[in-house]
Amino acid sequence: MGEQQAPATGPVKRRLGVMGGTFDPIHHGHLVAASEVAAQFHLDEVVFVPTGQPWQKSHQTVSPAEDRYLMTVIATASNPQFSVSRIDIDRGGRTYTIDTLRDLHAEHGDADLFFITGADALSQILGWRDAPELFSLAHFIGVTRPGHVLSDPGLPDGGVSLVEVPALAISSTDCRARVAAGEPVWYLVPDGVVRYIDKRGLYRDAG
Ligand SMILES: Nc1ncnc2c1ncn2[C@@H]1O[C@H](COP(=O)(O)OP(=O)(O)OP(=O)(O)O)[C@@H](O)[C@H]1O
Ligand SMILES: O=C(O)c1ccc[n+]([C@@H]2O[C@H](COP(=O)([O-])O)[C@@H](O)[C@H]2O)c1
Repeated sequence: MGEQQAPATGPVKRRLGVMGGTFDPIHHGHLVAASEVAAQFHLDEVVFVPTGQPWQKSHQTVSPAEDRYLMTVIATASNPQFSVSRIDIDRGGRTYTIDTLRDLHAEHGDADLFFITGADALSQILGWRDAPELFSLAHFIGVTRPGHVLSDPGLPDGGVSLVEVPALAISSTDCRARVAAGEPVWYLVPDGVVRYIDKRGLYRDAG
């Protein structure tokens, strides 16, 4: 009997999750969503990418990018699978996901990208800059979010997956309002983020 040839296989591609957000502040809803998607999609790493200038939030005051970046670093530091990228902050100008994905492709070679976003954001995605090209650069994963249902049926077949994450009815808006009202945010955000918010006096005047 002749020797069997092993089937030809290419190099295994890295699977990189990308979790974009304003993270003002980052909270346990974000972290649970990233962790759940990493497990279900066998991701090697999840890169959290704090927005530079979130153009769709121009009607509201957003904390300085460096504060949002540092809170994201503090929140993710203990998980070896999580990292934080400054690309959207350092690029300057308004943040568009098309630029985020192009830059990450350039930085990470031929890794497969999985953009993780909430059901609320996913239902708006056809209005994002260069929307048709977005789906050629990454697979989009919409995570369930309490109070939000996916309403837009026009998303391309095969380009989007939906993942049910353990429901945490936490939002950054609510965290900011709690701090402004003198209420605790312990256990809604990581302990180090509670301390950072206090140290920097963030959200005390938030409406
Ligand atoms: N509790 C949650 N469960 C699942 N996904 C979430 C949750 N909170 C936020 N997300 C998703 O994380 C991404 C980044 O969110 P973002 O930084 O804007 O936080 P946010 O809580 O939605 O903030 P804000 O209340 O200021 O709008 C978005 O796609 C959002 O839908
Ligand atoms: O590219 C766009 O036009 C666009 C419009 C709205 C939101 N996004 C991205 O969606 C992610 C979640 O945004 P947000 O504001 O809900 O934190 C974040 O990475 C944003 O840059 C991107």
